[in-house]
Amino acid sequence: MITLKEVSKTYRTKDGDFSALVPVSLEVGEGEIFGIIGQSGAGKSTILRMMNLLEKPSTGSVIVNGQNLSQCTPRELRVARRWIGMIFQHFYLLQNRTAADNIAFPLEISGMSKKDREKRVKECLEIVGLEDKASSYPAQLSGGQKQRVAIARALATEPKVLLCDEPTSALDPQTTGSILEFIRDINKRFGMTIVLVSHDMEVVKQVCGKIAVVEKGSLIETLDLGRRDQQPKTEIARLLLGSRPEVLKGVGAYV
Ligand SMILES: Nc1ncnc2c1ncn2[C@@H]1O[C@H](COP(=O)(O)OP(=O)(O)OP(=O)(O)O)[C@@H](O)[C@H]1O
Repeated sequence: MITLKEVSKTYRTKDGDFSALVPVSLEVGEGEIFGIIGQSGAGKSTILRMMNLLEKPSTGSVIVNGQNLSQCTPRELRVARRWIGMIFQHFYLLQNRTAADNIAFPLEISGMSKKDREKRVKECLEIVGLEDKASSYPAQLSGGQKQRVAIARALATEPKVLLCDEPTSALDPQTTGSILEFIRDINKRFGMTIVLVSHDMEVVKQVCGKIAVVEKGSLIETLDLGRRDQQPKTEIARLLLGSRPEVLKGVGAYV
């Protein structure tokens, strides 16, 4: 579903060029929940943001659902992004719009009629269990509710892929659990491909079937957490593989 071929990123800064990512290649299969884990500054968000070209790669190509995004015109890219939803650590809701109007926003941009928008907003509010908060403004919602609105907004255009950048880092442990539950549920119900960036092993352990470990701008390894016959290179991967059976017992998150 998502292929990164030798993508790299060099940022231009006032102190000169900074290589945030050396060439990285990876493959995320359809219906997977794929985790990108590593320490702060490793380059996780840079990889994720290249998957919808929010960050333009310095080299290499990004192919999503068979389309080479790196070669798209701005108009083609706008269309392609409709089926790539994204959520963030700090939600990025529009403060002067209600929950319902936040969810309607991408549909307005895509030119959907008011009647169809209202129908889709209702469906999305139902998916995240917030029908009773349709008229609330972000300031009237808890952190978990704000993230649920952000998830509903990301789902509004019926994307095939959901990119999640540290989606639970601003939330307490209990709310984190419920948001991860939503992410698993969306993956199962809609077969949606999900890529989740986190520095938190607990988060990755709970939902991801495959992971990529990133360190200092390099992709060190990719692992299938369901397979026993792998030789992890990093401490993170060793810990994740070692703790997998009891933690994921009964969860069945990986489809
Ligand atoms: N716009 C930018 N200009 C210059 N350097 C940047 C820019 N964006 C990111 N970087 C640098 O690139 C490196 C990778 O950043 P990135 O945000 O991808 O890391 P990360 O692993 O997601 O970290 P964190 O978990 O702290 O968000 C960091 O050293 C960061 O300072």
